[in-house]
Amino acid sequence: QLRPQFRQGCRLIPLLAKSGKDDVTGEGGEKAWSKALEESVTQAPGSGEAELKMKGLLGSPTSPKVTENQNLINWLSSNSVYLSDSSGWSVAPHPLAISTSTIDEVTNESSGRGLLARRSINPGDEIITIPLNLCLTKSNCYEIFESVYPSKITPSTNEYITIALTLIHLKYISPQNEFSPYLSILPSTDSVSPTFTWSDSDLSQLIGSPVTSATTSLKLKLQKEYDTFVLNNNLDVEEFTFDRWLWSFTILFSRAIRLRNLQDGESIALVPYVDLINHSPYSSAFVDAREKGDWLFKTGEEEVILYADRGYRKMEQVYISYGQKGNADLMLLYGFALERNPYNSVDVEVRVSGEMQEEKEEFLRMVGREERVDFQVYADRYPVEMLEYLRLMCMSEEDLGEKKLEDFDYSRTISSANEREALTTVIEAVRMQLEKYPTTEEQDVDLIKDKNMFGTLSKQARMAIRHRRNEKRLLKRTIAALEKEIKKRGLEGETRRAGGETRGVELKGDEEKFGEKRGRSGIEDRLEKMGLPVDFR
Ligand SMILES: C[S@@+](CC[C@H](N)C(=O)[O-])C[C@H]1O[C@@H](n2cnc3c(N)ncnc32)[C@H](O)[C@@H]1O
Repeated sequence: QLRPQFRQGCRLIPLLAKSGKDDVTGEGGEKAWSKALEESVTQAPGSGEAELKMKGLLGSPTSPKVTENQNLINWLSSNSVYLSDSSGWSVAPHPLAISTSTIDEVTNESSGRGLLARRSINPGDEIITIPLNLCLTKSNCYEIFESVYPSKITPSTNEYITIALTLIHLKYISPQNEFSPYLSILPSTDSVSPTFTWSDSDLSQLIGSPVTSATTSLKLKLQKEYDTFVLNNNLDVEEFTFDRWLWSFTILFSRAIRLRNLQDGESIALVPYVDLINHSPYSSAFVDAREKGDWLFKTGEEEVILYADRGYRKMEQVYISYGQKGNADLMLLYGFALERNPYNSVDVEVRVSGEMQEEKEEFLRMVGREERVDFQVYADRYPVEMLEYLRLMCMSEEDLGEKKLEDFDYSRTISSANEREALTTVIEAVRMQLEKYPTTEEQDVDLIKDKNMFGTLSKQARMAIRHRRNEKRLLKRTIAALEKEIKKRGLEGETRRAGGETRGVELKGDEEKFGEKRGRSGIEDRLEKMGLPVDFR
């Protein structure tokens, strides 16, 4: 009776069978997982925790990581977080366990600690609640920092800077503090390894990829903020070193959560335990903040809650989504990339020169657009804004007739010839992007296939090679999809122009056009929203 249910709930076994990765060993490795999962259908269920321990999923009891996990659990429990495996007075047993080591099932790279279901979880369950006073937010960090270093920052200092400085103080300068069980489980810069902490030689493996310019700009930005808040502020540089500064931003970028429903407005926060949850782009589990207590009796204190997005079977890893992020963003801020990422995109620079250049530039200025634009290109779509921009840039005198540029609606096909030119321009822009890489996709594939050699490379080099290979693959797919679209819509060799007709034309298959989705704002916009405006150019 159990078997069909098991097959349905477990996504790991079929994936393993497909990728043939049955030789993967190690704590939390795929072999351990599949073995444990196989066993879970034949054995009578025991106490969740003991069973996970027995199967080695929680790490060896003597490992320092297990001790750190236990210290964290003890600290949270002594601060009234219910983490017990058994039911309490009107409280359900806590459904999670910390795995000391999780592994990406496709690349076999470590994904650090993670959270596992130690019993089945139902969709919508409140998985865990953490009191806000155990989290590091701008407001409690400001209080801590101000009490030790008066007047070095103000209440209006950026929230990232406030928490970053306080993290350095708590971790390195005054480590005997109430947050120490939490600070001990925070990973090192090296084990997270976001690209802004890479050496120039590691970064050189990413030449051609838009990640390099994003990384360089973020590095410069962090250096500038360090100069302002540490050097010019006369903080002790022996204590507030640049390496520690990079570590604290590594921690913040990779695990701070934005809490939107706080009484004092929204804030980023480091939320102990909840921040042990790894990313899956397919998860819709979510974190929220609310006032503690029931509808009748509110305590005035706040807490952070993690809700389950779906049912989880015992021993499955529980995920959350860090947002609709492509691999470039994940590498820059979180130090990992996913082989299967529906949000993966490559920034492609589009610039057109030709007929009526000045009028077009003037028109772009009028509508608040720039002359040179980076667009995010996905494997199966590109932003409609890109097509609108290119329709304008490919306007000819013959399209215009007696009309002016502003008389046309660029969200519609202007003319067959204009559309052909616009799509061909995207193909050219994508080809130009492909030429920026010093190696070909085939050369990268050969490096990855040579497993012995590939395994000897640094984690950064392996990530870089996989990433540039994936970007090239995505760009090539875009070219193939656009060429298909030109054919399907009958645009090949088209020379018909609008001749002043502003209503646009409807082409074959226009209703199911490639590129329907709107593009999202780029990483620049996102960093700007975080109060860290960066100009990647
Ligand atoms: C919020 S923390 C999650 C807990 C973390 N694994 C740990 O050991 O503390 C985010 C970090 O976990 C790792 N991570 C999360 N999801 C991942 C994934 N799907 N693949 C690889 N690494 C992942 C990355 O190092 C990322 O910077």
